[in-house]
Amino acid sequence: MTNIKVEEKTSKSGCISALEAPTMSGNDGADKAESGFTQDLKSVLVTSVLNLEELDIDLYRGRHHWVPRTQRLFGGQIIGQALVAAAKSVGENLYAHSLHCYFVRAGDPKVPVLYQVDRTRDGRSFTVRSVKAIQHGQPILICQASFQVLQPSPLQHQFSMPVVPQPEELPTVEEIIHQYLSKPDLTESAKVGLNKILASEVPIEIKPVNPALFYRISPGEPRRYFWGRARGYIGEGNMKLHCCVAAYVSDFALLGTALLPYSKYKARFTASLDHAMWFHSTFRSDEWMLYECESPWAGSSRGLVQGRLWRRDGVLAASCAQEGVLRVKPVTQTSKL
Ligand SMILES: CCC(=O)SCCNC(=O)CCNC(=O)[C@H](O)C(C)(C)COP(=O)(O)OP(=O)(O)OC[C@H]1O[C@@H](n2cnc3c(N)ncnc32)[C@H](O)[C@@H]1OP(=O)(O)O
Repeated sequence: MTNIKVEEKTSKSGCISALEAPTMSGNDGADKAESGFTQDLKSVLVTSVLNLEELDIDLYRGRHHWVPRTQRLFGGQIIGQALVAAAKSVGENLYAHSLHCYFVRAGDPKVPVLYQVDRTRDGRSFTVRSVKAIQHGQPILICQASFQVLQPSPLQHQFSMPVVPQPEELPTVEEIIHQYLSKPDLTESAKVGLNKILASEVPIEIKPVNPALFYRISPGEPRRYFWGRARGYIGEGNMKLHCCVAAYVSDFALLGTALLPYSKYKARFTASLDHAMWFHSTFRSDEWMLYECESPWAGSSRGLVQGRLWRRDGVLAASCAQEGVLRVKPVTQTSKL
């Protein structure tokens, strides 16, 4: 148990739980203000993507913001919106602790997504909701989310956060791309690809810990890290919303981790098949969090990936697991990036 931290101090109630903590992170609340964000620059994730339109009881409509180059809807958007829909039907005192989803069809960016909530069970401690995301009359995602009343626990341990450079020491993806674009031997197609990434409106700020691994320029162990946070201001207070934003972020750059050992292949078709997530602690999704991604297995044209989302003060905020289809083809040319 070399990497496990067991918390020994107790709270007033004699037990401890990160869920009891009154503040979201207690670390860098001033961070966004320092970097020029004000409440006027609210995150588009809050004002638009996760701001579902209520059509009827337990029926919502979600719109798209950023659509990946694959022209299928971003899985994180569908999971985040499904969790918003589920959370709307539970009491104020209930907090998401886990969700389990299957992506059963590709999402169509040309039409909105409907979210139909089934109130599966309301218990004394745990409450379960099933959500169907629907387009063209057919499910594209099925999701079960479970919520819990905050409860103290004498048991509390977590792994230790990996030691990596702090976000202030690292360039943003935009800065990294500008560096690549200034390289004289860059191919035209690479230039076009990089400019497309720059032009896309991803509502998350990203600082990769190792850009060469993040962009799969060099092969490596199937493990990588990046700092991420919602672009714009969300603010302290609404933990349900922070979980929905984290659900959005959690599908970003996760599956690609399984491709890291394979420099002789490039992706022909990749898509997440399922996604599970567990929320452990309070956090602010508009503050830097470290996403630790690793892939313990690949085979049968599939890859398993696991993610851990860390608060920068070392508290484990959430964990994820995902399986995806990985169809690849041999690389014919060396990349000039
Ligand atoms: C960041 C990661 C993300 O956000 S990904 C976005 C979220 N996830 C998704 O959108 C996945 C949604 N789910 C799906 O689209 C389906 O369940 C998928 C994953 C495609 C699996 O379904 P499958 O049974 O293969 O679908 P299908 O028969 O409709 O075929 C889809 C395309 O794949 C091809 N395919 C199928 N089997 C093979 C095979 N063995 N070898 C090679 N290709 C295969 C099909 O021909 C079809 O291709 P095409 O679309 O007609 O070009």
